[in-house]
Parts: sequence; structure tokens; C-alpha cells
Amino acid sequence: MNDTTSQNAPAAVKNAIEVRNLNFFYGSFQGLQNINLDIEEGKVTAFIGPSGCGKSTLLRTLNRMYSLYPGQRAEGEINFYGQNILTPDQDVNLLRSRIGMVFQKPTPFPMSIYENIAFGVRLYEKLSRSEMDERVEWALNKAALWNEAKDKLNQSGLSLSGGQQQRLCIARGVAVKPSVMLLDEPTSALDPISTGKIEELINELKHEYTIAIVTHNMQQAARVSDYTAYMYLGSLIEYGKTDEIFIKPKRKETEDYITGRFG
Ligand SMILES: Nc1ncnc2c1ncn2[C@@H]1O[C@H](COP(=O)(O)OP(=O)(O)OP(=O)(O)O)[C@@H](O)[C@H]1O
Repeated sequence: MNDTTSQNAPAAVKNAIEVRNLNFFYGSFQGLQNINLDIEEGKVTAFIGPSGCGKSTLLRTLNRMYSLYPGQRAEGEINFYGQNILTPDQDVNLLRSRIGMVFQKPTPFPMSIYENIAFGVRLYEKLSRSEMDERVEWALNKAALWNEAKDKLNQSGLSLSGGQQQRLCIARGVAVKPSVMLLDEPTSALDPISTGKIEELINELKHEYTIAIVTHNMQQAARVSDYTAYMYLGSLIEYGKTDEIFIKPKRKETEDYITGRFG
């Protein structure tokens, strides 16, 4: 008798991050209300919603970026491969090497292109010069910047165009080999051609990384993401496969937002 059960069974879903009952506070103001969300490994998850709904706040809790600011606190659980990162004993520097972040405005360090990448790697690994050269080339290749940057590795990162600077920031992020990349409106300061390049890059990177992206641009969410979370006033209104959210949302609020009837 053939056992076809295992052949037909869908591949098990593995989550990189599981958010459970997450509440977030800026002092006395509650920015996030009881968020529950799974971020699947190797997929792109987009956070969408009107301005001020908490997209960036949620992203910034995922690698505890908020801990840099006094008065900001999170309650609940964020399990990163099963480990709750909100516990006080979490090493936040180590966490940020595993869960990297790219911001809205390109933020290269005021140093050479090479050093922009090597600097972060040195914090976590001791590599020989040739190993570091290889890592820099590898990271720039991953960020589709090698061809444009290879002849000017010693020039300042600030001498690159905005779109190139953003790819340098992505290269800097991937250079430390994180498992998750958080992208906070990574293309909002870029022209359409640079935006297209970053979107292509996201499609490439998702084969090796789990990605969460905040975007104002719904077409972008539809183009790049596998899952979409629609947020409003600090709450997660609807979360599901991107196709379903955009074609057949379950909640009227989501439909109103997607179809532009909101606001
Ligand atoms: N540092 C802060 N101190 C106090 N309140 C804050 C702070 N940062 C954000 N907030 C508030 O938290 C809420 C969520 O803000 P957040 O930046 O996460 O929204 P967003 O959805 O990313 O918005 P946008 O699309 O405009 O970037 C807003 O009401 C905002 O005013």
C-alpha cells in the first residue's frame, strides 16, 4: 500500500517570529493594542495602514529598537525562533545582529563604502583582511551594488546616490548575516528606478532572509509581499496572504482602505 499522506501534506509552515498579546507604550500613550501575528520564515510580510496606525512602532519592537529610548516599553511576547526577546536578559546587540533594520532615509556612516560594511561585521566576527574583502564583496553583491561600487570602495558612502546609499544600507544589514531584515519604508525617499531596484532586491533576498516591510505604498505591498497586515489606530485589523487581503479582504475596514475609500 502506498503511503501518499506525507507526499500530499502541505509543507509545514515555520515562523521566524511569533508576536503574542503585544502592547506598546510611549509613556502613557498606548501605541499598539494586543497584537498577535506570525511572521513566516523566508517570506515577505508587509505592514500597511494610514499614517500613525503603528506600523513603524510594531517594526521597531521586533528588534527592540525602541529600548534605546527611555519611557518606551513593550508588554507581551515576541518569540524569535521560540525565544521571547522582550525579557530583560535579552542581549539587544546580539538580537540586532540577527534581526537587522533598514530605515526610511538612507543612513550610511560617514566613512568609506568598504568601512560601512566592515564596521558592523567587526563587532561580531574576527575576520582576516582577505575574509573581510570577501564579505564586503558578498554583501555588496547581495544588495546588487557591487558593479556600481567595486571601483570606489574607498570613497565615502555619502558620495553615492540616494538609491545606492539605500542599497549600501541593505548591504550593511546583510553583511552580518541576520536571519530577519526589517525594512521601514525603504523606498519612500527614492525615485521610481531606485525603488524598482530595491523591490527586485527584496524578491531576491527573501530566498535567504525573512523580511518585514513597512510601506505606505499599497502597490508596493501587493508587488513584494507574501503576507499583509492591515493596521489601524494601533490594532491589527486583518492579517493574511497578500492576495487575499488585496482581492478578498474579510473586514470592511480593510476593503475601504485598500480601495481608497478611507480618509
Ligand atoms: N516617540 C514617540 N513618542 C510618542 N508617541 C509616538 C512616538 N512615536 C510614535 N508615536 C505615536 O504612536 C503612534 C504610531 O506611530 P507610528 O510611527 O508607529 O505610526 P506609522 O503607522 O508608522 O505612521 P507613518 O505611516 O506616518 O510613519 C502615533 O499615534 C504616533 O503619534
